[in-house]
Amino acid sequence: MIRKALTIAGSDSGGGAGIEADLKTYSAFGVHGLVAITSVTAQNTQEVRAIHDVDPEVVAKQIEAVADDIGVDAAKTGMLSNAEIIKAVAKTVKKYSFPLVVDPVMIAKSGAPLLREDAMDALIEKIIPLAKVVTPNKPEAEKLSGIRIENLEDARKAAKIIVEELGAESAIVKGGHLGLSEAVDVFYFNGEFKEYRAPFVDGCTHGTGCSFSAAIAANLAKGKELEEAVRIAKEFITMGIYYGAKIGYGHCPVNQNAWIEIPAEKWRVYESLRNAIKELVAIENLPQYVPEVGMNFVYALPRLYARSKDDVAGVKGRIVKFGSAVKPVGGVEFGASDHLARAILTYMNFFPETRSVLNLKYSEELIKKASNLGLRVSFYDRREEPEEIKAQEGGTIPWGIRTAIERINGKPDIIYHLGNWGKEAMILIFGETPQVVLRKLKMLIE
Ligand SMILES: Nc1ncnc2c1ncn2[C@@H]1O[C@H](COP(=O)(O)OP(=O)(O)OP(=O)(O)O)[C@@H](O)[C@H]1O
Ligand SMILES: Cc1ncc(CO)c(N)n1
Repeated sequence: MIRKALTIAGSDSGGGAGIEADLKTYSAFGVHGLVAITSVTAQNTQEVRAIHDVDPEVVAKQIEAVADDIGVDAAKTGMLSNAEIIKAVAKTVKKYSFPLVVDPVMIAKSGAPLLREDAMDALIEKIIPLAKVVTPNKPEAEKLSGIRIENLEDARKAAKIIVEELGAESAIVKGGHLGLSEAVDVFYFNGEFKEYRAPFVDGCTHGTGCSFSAAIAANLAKGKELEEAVRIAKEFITMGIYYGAKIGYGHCPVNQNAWIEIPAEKWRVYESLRNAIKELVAIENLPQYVPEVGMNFVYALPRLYARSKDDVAGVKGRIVKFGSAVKPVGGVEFGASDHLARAILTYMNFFPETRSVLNLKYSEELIKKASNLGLRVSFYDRREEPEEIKAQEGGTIPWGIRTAIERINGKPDIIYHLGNWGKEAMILIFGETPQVVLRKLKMLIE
């Protein structure tokens, strides 16, 4: 059985906020999304160029059409634009009993007004009292409560006013605009305060408010208690901001997909690498190519999600010679590799599609053969490493990979280095996937 959540909101042509953010959020939580569009905005990451409001009667009809047939387990409101739409929405929503999350949208991140000045009273009188939870940011909470908000104590006061004086069941005053070192949201419900905290992240913030309130609605639709729904929404929005893709010239949009895409991609990486390693250990003449320090074989998450070594899967304890065969010491784990993880992360800065690499013992013969086979080969020489990079912990590999790529001004299949005092010479084979790396390896050693 699938749960259904409705969004009553405006459209953002930039796909960052509004209805578009809400639907992506619903989808990320496995909820079927329904829409009642209130207004069409011509918008991008920088500005709102035009606003065209939908006839209030058509807004009401959209709500009725889906509620009467499909059913609504929870709903949210976003941009309501004008007083007539607000009245139509309030009147229609009252006919049903689903929980309502109210995101009192007033101004876009770019500064454009999304609610007419003369519609404020209607919002306060007609919509707020219907809310299971209201989710204002700082300026919105100031407008609703009539008090200035400078700190958490003020945020608590405002949340209390919204509940006790304006009649919402609960309120969460968001701390995205409070200028604190953490993103702290103050929640007032059942006469008690609660705080939801997350580190402030440098990422993409267009559509944060919309996605956050939609995440609460989605989780209410799934039958979660309100406090649990808010907790999950907070985790979801922090992740979405952090993993936002930098598109457009203004505020880039939240990435709602991160929530489902990261676990899905982790599984793909894990499966693919495990299968490749099974094939690798079955190669007969492999032991002679295993370096003294051991071999590893890694596969990174897609570029958007590959930020640190923990986003790169490899073999725990490496792959070692074992009698006349080779053997992975441990299983495939994210964060298991250090050197190769740094190599692939650097390589991906140049060629994001190349996500896998394996290391082999160096031999001049293999390098010659690689060139004869038409593989592109480059190298770095540790003796050329600048002093300031040597002094930097973990700087050698990124410098080396960068140097090797820049040397051929292209995409090497193989990068080798001749080693230095205490450093074993090594060959690295790169490829889009572990299967591509395996193919190149087999060409080379067969
Ligand atoms: N840079 C950030 N890092 C972490 N969390 C953030 C950041 N910015 C906002 N948040 C969180 O995101 C959620 C949405 O809050 P925010 O105050 O940004 O909403 P908003 O101003 O209504 O957004 P919108 O611009 O879409 O209307 C809150 O939980 C807030 O704490
Ligand atoms: C349509 C729409 N709704 C809400 C917001 C909130 O930022 C926006 N920018 N655009």
